[in-house]
Order: sequence, then structure tokens, then C-alpha cells
Amino acid sequence: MNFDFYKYHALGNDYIVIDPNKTKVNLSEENIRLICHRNFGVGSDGILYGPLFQDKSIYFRILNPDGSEAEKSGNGIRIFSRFLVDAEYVTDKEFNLGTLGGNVRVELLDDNGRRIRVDMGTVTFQSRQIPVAGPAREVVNEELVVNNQRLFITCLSIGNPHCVVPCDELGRETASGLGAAIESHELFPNRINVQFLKILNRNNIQIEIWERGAGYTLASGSSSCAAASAAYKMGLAGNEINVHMPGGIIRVDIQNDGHVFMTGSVTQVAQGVFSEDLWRQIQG
Ligand SMILES: N[C@@H](CCC[C@H](N)C(=O)O)C(=O)O
Repeated sequence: MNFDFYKYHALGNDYIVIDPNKTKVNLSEENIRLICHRNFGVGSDGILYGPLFQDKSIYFRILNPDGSEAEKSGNGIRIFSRFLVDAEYVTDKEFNLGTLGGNVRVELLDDNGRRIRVDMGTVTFQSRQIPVAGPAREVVNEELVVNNQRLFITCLSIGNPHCVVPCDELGRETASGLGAAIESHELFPNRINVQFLKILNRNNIQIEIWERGAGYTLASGSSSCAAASAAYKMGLAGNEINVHMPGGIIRVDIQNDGHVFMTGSVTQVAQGVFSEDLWRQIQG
């Protein structure tokens, strides 16, 4: 049987995979919002659309539940890699994947892609590359007042933009209230993903996440890499870091050459068909 969509989660960060070679859907912003809606649609933190083949390379698109497109997603990369194994598009243990935010190298740590390590590339703290408004600079430990609170932010890009905010105490309410205000702050012309960071010790950090275009999520791969890189840059942690999130733990290793490796799990949730009612809505 052919399915219209496949659903996976990586530590509770859930994605719907749609394969354009099998299922033809008009992914307008409105349709993306409906498919991802947790009451009116299937429900997810986003859609992964691929494989798309170009010059013998495999690409995929990452669509946020508000209809916007992201350049990169760590959990999205691991989930899409597992889908490629499940759908028998790849048989090698190591392969490259293309995203808008750059190419990554994927390594399957077991036979069925349930545990995956990814070379996510390198990070930059340069404001122009993230982007962050104002003079060209590295955005490290910079003061920002949001909702009358004085914060110290470190911003970086790992293909998609992140703002890391060290905090003494973490909680879903703070992450949601401050996260939404920071995501759309005028300092960030492309909006930004936000991580609230607590240092546990040199090898363990804890984060709460507010994702651009998705809101509060239980886990995020690129956020784990961003928070670990910011903690390392500020001298608060070493280069081998377990990132604890509400949905579970991702391991981040920062190499001497600057490459950031992320290791974590992927779980398949469902294989499904869109009902006639939903098809009627998404076909207009
Ligand atoms: N969940 C993701 C990040 C998805 C993209 C993000 N919302 C953005 O707009 O950059 C991850 O695991 O990295």
C-alpha cells in the first residue's frame, strides 16, 4: 500500500514526511498550516518534503507549521534520514543530504536508522550571517531588554538562526512568554529560534525551546547544537555535551575544526492516508 504521509518524532519533536515522488500536494502556506494543525489536521511541528533529486544529490525542504520555510532542522535531518532508509531510497550507512541551510553528512549508528549521528557543519556568531540587526559584530553575551526583563543573549547560525538566553531557572511558561517576544524582536529580520539555557555542569546543559514558526517544542536538534555551541563559546561548558530537553537528550560534540556533531534517536509514529475530507480542503 502507498501512504500519503509518514509521521515520526525525534524526542517528541514530531514531523510529517511527504514524498513528492508518491504524493502530489500543493504545499501552500494555508495547506501546511492545516496539515500541521493539531485539531483540524494531522498535527505536527512541521513537514519534511522530499526526496528532491538534483545533480545526483538528495535534498529536502523543511516547512514550519506556520507555513514558513526553515533552512535547517537537526531533528528534521535525522527523521528524514530514517525515512530514506525505511523507504529504501538509501542503503549506505553514510550519505550526504542537502538543505537550504547547507549540506550535512549523516551516519546511521544501527541497521534501521533509529539512532543517527549528523555532521551539522560549523556555526557562526557573526551578526550579518545570522542575521542580527545593527553593526557587524559577534553577538556574544549581549544585553537585550524584553518584556521589561534584562537578558544576555548569544546568537549564532548553524544554517538556521538561534538566540541562546542563559537563565537560572527554566520553565515552559518563561520559554513561551519570552520566546515569542524574542522570536519576533526587531533585532532579528528573519525571526529567530530561542533557547533558554541552564548549565548543569561542563558536560550537561538543559534547555527549553521556543522554535521560530512552531512555538514551544519538546526538543530541537539545531537548538541543541546552538545551545551547546554558545555554552562552549562562553567557556561555560566543554566540547562534549549532553543536551537535556523535556523530550529527551541529544549528544553534541564540537570538534577542533569547528564541526558540530549531533547524535540522537528517531521513532516512527504512523503511516497514513489523508481522508477525502482533508484532500478536498487542501485541493481548494
Ligand atoms: N525542530 C528543528 C528546527 C526546525 C526549524 C526551525 N523552526 C526554524 O525555523 O529554523 C530542529 O530539530 O532543529
